[in-house]
Amino acid sequence: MADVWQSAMDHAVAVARKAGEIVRGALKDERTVMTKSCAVDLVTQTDQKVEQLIIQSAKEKFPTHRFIGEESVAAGESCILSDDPTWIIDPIDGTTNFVHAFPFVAVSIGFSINKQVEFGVVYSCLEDKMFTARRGKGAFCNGEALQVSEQADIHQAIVATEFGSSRDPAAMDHIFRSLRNILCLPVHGVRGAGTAAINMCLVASGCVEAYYEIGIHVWDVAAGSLIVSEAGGVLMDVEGGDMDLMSRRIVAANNTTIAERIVKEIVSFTLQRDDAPLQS
Ligand SMILES: O=P(O)(O)O[C@H]1[C@H](O)[C@@H](O)[C@H](O)[C@H](O)[C@@H]1O
Ligand SMILES: [Mg+2]
Ligand SMILES: [Mg+2]
Repeated sequence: MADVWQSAMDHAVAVARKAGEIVRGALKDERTVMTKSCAVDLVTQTDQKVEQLIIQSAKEKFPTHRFIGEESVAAGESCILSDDPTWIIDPIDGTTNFVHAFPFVAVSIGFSINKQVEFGVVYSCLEDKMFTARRGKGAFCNGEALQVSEQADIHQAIVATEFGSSRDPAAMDHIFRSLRNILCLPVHGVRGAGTAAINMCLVASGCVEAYYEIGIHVWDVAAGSLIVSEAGGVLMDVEGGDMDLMSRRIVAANNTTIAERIVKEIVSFTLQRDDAPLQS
């Protein structure tokens, strides 16, 4: 039977590469920075331009598909994951990095069917690394197969996380308590690239054992989640159990032992889901 989703994946890879060129080009110019939910939730015209490019080009080829894009949602579009083929787009994952020319910036495109990610594309534009995964067919970086780390001892692990773009004092308190718990296990180190998508590709590549965060959105992790699982890793909710793409919480790890050990140390909290009804 013909592989019906391969042409969508090929298109995602091609448009992510084109988007990456735009991002690299924009780094040479002055960047106009705007804010969204708060003073440290940044957006630029390049985020918006890249999202438009990805959505317009995919709509032309696949007019029946649906789209969830970070900047479209910020502009008021709904964020409902249905069973229909859906492109889940973060045009620039790591906008704060992009604004400061901190060299980890990704274009992230996930594609779901029946609410399951079918393929994921993360293009780390400044490193020129194209991470791809297709359900059941493995994960790759620039065509080379990826494999998570074999480490099962948390004390020998590097764990990635981020502080997010909210500065709500109660949430910060939970975040710092989790961070302290994990650092003092002790682990070898805690790192953060400044982008959920690249952190997940680091798990898939075997460079870090795990990544966790509360506060991410579906567009940050849709593509990366498949890249991690196809590289042999596991996904979990921060309280254990199945990861829910719309819940704004994730643990991605090389194996269940490491994931469950991290879960024990996370001081969890709940945020409004991505698919919560829009407030009027
Ligand atoms: O807004 P962009 O697309 O740059 O993405 C987010 C990152 O991916 C998070 O891990 C990170 O913690 C931040 O919340 C950041 O906003
Ligand atoms: Mg993002
Ligand atoms: Mg973004």
